[in-house]
Amino acid sequence: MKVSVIGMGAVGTEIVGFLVNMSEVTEIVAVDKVRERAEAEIWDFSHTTPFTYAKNPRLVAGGMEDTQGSDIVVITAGAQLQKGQTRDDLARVNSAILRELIAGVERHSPGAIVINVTNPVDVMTQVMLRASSYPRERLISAGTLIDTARFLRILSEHVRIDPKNLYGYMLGDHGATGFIPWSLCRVCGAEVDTFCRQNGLPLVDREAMRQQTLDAGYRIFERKGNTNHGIAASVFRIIRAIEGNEQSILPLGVLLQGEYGVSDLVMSVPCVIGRRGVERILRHEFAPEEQAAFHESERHLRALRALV
Ligand SMILES: NC(=O)c1ccc[n+]([C@@H]2O[C@H](COP(=O)([O-])OP(=O)(O)OC[C@H]3O[C@@H](n4cnc5c(N)ncnc54)[C@H](O)[C@@H]3O)[C@@H](O)[C@H]2O)c1
Repeated sequence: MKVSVIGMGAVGTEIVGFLVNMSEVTEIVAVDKVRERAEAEIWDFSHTTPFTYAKNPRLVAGGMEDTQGSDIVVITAGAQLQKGQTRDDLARVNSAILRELIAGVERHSPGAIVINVTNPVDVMTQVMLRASSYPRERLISAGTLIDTARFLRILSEHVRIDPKNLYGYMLGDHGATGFIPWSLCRVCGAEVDTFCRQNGLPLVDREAMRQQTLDAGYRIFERKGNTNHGIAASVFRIIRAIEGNEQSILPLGVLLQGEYGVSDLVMSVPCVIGRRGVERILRHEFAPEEQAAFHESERHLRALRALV
């Protein structure tokens, strides 16, 4: 399998690190506007291969032409927020970058599955869907998978259980209106409140935990100027699900066409992921307050989309 990563900044580099160290891919291509950066990262990574147990993939730093025939393309390219700029300004700048970029990606890899990471992630994915012929199942956003990872970690600390034994998601928007459908959340098979009661733990303050989850990314960003480990692990998780045709359920941004009562908008919902990308969109029955939260995310994303 050939995977190309466009954008060799903090996030793209970390994704390549996961691929070099832990994946089965046979070729990794790194592309950046600053070519020397991609070359240096790939050169540096190549020196890890004598000591790691990866599959000794072919490592390439180059231009868009080198991505030819990729099975998966990950997009992390974009501008960073500058002083005096708003997130809305950033959306406009990144949409211009990505419109041009997706044309090159499609020219070289029309059969690829494209995973977008560049923010605002769902709106940028929609911009690229409009500017290309990729079907919705093969041009997706990393969505709320990272928010879900943060939520599961925070909940795991409350219930004192390994997060891999918890089930739950954050859905809707990778941003301020992301919400947790608690009716679907389980700790070792039990509802969260039931588990807490049975184990002598305080009940979860649901709104506080949602807010703590949403704040996690900002708190990291404030301290180190980016977030990269969690998002890279999330993207690697998506790549593994595709590579292994896992049919795993991951909350990713996909263009909704009537699902959950929403049309023509990329939002994060639970998707079944396999070799063809989004194989199916799961349809959960939300509790009324969850459905209302979903529509709040919808309103927010439609307003953001109107800007680009
Ligand atoms: N979706 C998420 O959960 C999530 C999490 C973290 C970061 N992000 C987003 O991912 C993006 C990357 O973050 P980062 O911290 O790696 O930023 P960064 O500034 O470290 O890296 C961005 C890279 O993109 C490159 N680039 C810019 N325009 C390009 C182009 N046209 N072609 C090729 N390369 C180009 C830059 O040279 C730079 O190396 C940002 O939009 C960020 O907001 C999303």
